[in-house]
Formats: sequence, structure tokens, C-alpha cells
Amino acid sequence: MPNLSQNGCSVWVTSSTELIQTPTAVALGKFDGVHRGHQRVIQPILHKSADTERIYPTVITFLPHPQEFFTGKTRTLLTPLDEKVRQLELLGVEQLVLIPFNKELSALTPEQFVEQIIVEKLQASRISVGQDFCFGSNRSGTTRDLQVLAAKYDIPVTIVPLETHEDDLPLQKDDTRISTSLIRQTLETGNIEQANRLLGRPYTLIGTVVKGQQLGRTIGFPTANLQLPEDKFLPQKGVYAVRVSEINQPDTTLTNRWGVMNIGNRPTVNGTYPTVEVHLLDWSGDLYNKKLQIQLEKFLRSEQKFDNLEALKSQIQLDCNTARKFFNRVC
Ligand SMILES: Nc1ncnc2c1ncn2[C@@H]1O[C@H](COP(=O)(O)OP(=O)(O)OP(=O)(O)O)[C@@H](O)[C@H]1O
Ligand SMILES: Cc1cc2nc3c(=O)[nH]c(=O)nc-3n(C[C@H](O)[C@H](O)[C@H](O)CO)c2cc1C
Repeated sequence: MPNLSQNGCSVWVTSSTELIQTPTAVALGKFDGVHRGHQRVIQPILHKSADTERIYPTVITFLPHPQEFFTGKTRTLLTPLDEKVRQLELLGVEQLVLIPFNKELSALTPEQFVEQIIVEKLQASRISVGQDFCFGSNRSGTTRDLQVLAAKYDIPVTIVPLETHEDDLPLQKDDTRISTSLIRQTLETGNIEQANRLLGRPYTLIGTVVKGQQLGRTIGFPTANLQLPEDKFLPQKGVYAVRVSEINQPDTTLTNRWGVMNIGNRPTVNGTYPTVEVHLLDWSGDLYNKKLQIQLEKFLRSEQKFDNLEALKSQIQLDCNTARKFFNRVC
């Protein structure tokens, strides 16, 4: 049973239905990315001033992802567990329940799901779902079914209309819904500003700084090499302007610092595997073992193979200048 409370987070995370804090107000869904649409679904379960009883604002999701369970294929995520918990905490969610998705659960009828999970295990006093939510065996239950079934137990259900965007996306002319897959597509093409608009916040990487080959310092640009969760979805390879903060430590010199980041194989130094490295502007010190949050703000260029380290060094200097100009304009 993961409990990330010790990880500096106040959200109670459990995958044991015996350890759920009840009664709950629940939002149901996958919530990968915790994007603007997800945020709207979560809004109705947050504390209302009129609440007299202690009701836990709770997000319910399934582990593994139902698609992963049925296909056997692992998926990368916009928000791996640790990051999802942090985003939910920022919204005011107090509990994340990861319901084990297995054969028994997938076989429950909509009626059984409401009775056994929503009523008995979660003791839900209120439910919120997105308009396209389906539940029960073969995804046979609709949001309308949920409303009807929950009404038998006097549980109100909010059905939240799908959030849309106003961006002009050539591939999605008629479909303006914000979705996890649209954000993934946008990140794959390096359109970070658009992805950030769809998310309602910057796309973020959270990782621990590990040792590399001690090469960066020899060209005047030390870079913190980030170890990320294995299931983290990476955007297009290349160089980005980023904001960097240390997680869990109120070290003010490491809060919201500007930086440049490279995601790539480093062809100039004959790199053989992809790395994620960040150079902080106007900062020096030791970052090893620190946990950093990197917010991606602008895609600057694709990775290139340079003839020598001098040429790479000049380009990184130009990247720093471009990032500085960008941040001076937006700040
Ligand atoms: N401005 C800075 N930005 C990033 N790291 C810095 C900075 N200043 C000092 N450092 C420190 O230097 C380390 C990186 O040094 P350097 O790039 O030489 O070696 P490395 O960790 O082996 O990485 P590389 O893969 O680049 O060789 C960082 O992990 C951090 O502790
Ligand atoms: C801002 C930035 C841009 C980079 N661009 C490239 C690049 O275009 N090609 C490359 O081979 N390596 C690039 N690197 C990685 C570079 O090879 C690596 O940091 C050093 O070799 C030290 O490991 C970049 C690194 C940073 C921080």
C-alpha cells in the first residue's frame, strides 16, 4: 500500500479498500495529466463551507490502468503516481484511492460497482464524473446509469461537461475536447506552449539528480542529469527553456530558477542512450541527489551533432541567451 504522506505530501494514498478514510466525496476517472478538464471534474468534490461532517475529497482511479490490464502493454504517463499526487494536493484533494483493477473488479455490473465500491467501501456522499465516464463490466454503465443507481442511496452525481480549447489544431479541426491523448500528441511535436495551455499549467518533469560522466563542467556548462520515473512520458527530444525548483526543500536559491534543458542522445559526444540534463542559469553549487521539478516553458531547437565541443559550447551559450530573452519577455 503506497502512502506518499511521508514524501512531503499530505494526500493519503491507498490501494487497500480497508484503509480508505470515509465518508468521501469522490471524483472518478483516470486523471492522467490532471489537465484542465480533470480539474473541472475534481472541483465539485472539494470542501464546501456548509459541510458540517468531515468528508474526505477523494479521487478514485484504477491500478493498473484498465487499458494496460486488458492489453498487457505498459503505458507511459503524463503524471506518474508521485506527480499525480502532488498535482491533486495542489487542488485540495485529500485522498487518492487506487482501486486494484483485476478480473473480479472488471466483472462487476454497474449495480454491483455502485453498491460494493461507491456505497460500501467509499461511503460516498457526493460523486463527480466527466461526461464520457463509463463503468462496470464492458464499460456498460453510462453517467445517466450512475445518476439513477446512486439516487437509490441519495448520492447526488455531478456530470461535468467536457472542457474544450480554443486553439487552432490542424489535426483536430472538429474535435475541441481537451484530452490526455491530445496533450501527448502536442508534446510529441514539441509544441510546449500549446500543451501548457491545455494542461492549465506547465508540463513538468520530476527527477533525482544523478552523476554523469563529469563532462559538462569541462565545457563550462555543468548539467544536472535527471533520473525520472520509468513510466514518465517524454516530449519531443531537443532543447527547452525551463524553470527549476527543488522539491520539498525551501531553499530559496533553488526556487523557480531559469534553466536550459536537453532531452536527447548527445550525438556530439557519441552518447548511446537518451538523457535529460538541465543547466541552471546564474547558479553554482551541488545538485547531486536533489529532487528537482522542471517546468517546460518553450521548445528552443532540435538536438544536433556538432563537429567539436567548441561548437556545442557556442550553441549552448546561444540557447542560454534565447532562454533569458524568453523569460525576460514573459516575466
Ligand atoms: N548551474 C548549474 N547547473 C547544473 N548543475 C550544476 C550547476 N552548477 C553546478 N552544478 C553541479 O554540477 C553537476 C554537473 O556537473 P557535470 O555536468 O560536470 O557532471 P555530470 O553530473 O557527470 O554530468 P554530465 O553528464 O554533464 O557529464 C550537477 O549535478 C550539479 O551538482
Ligand atoms: C542546453 C543544452 C543543449 C544541448 N544540446 C546538445 C546538442 O545539440 N547536441 C549534443 O550532442 N548534445 C547537446 N547537449 C548535451 C551535451 O552533449 C552534454 O550536456 C555534455 O556533453 C555533457 O554531458 C546539450 C546540453 C544542454 C544543457
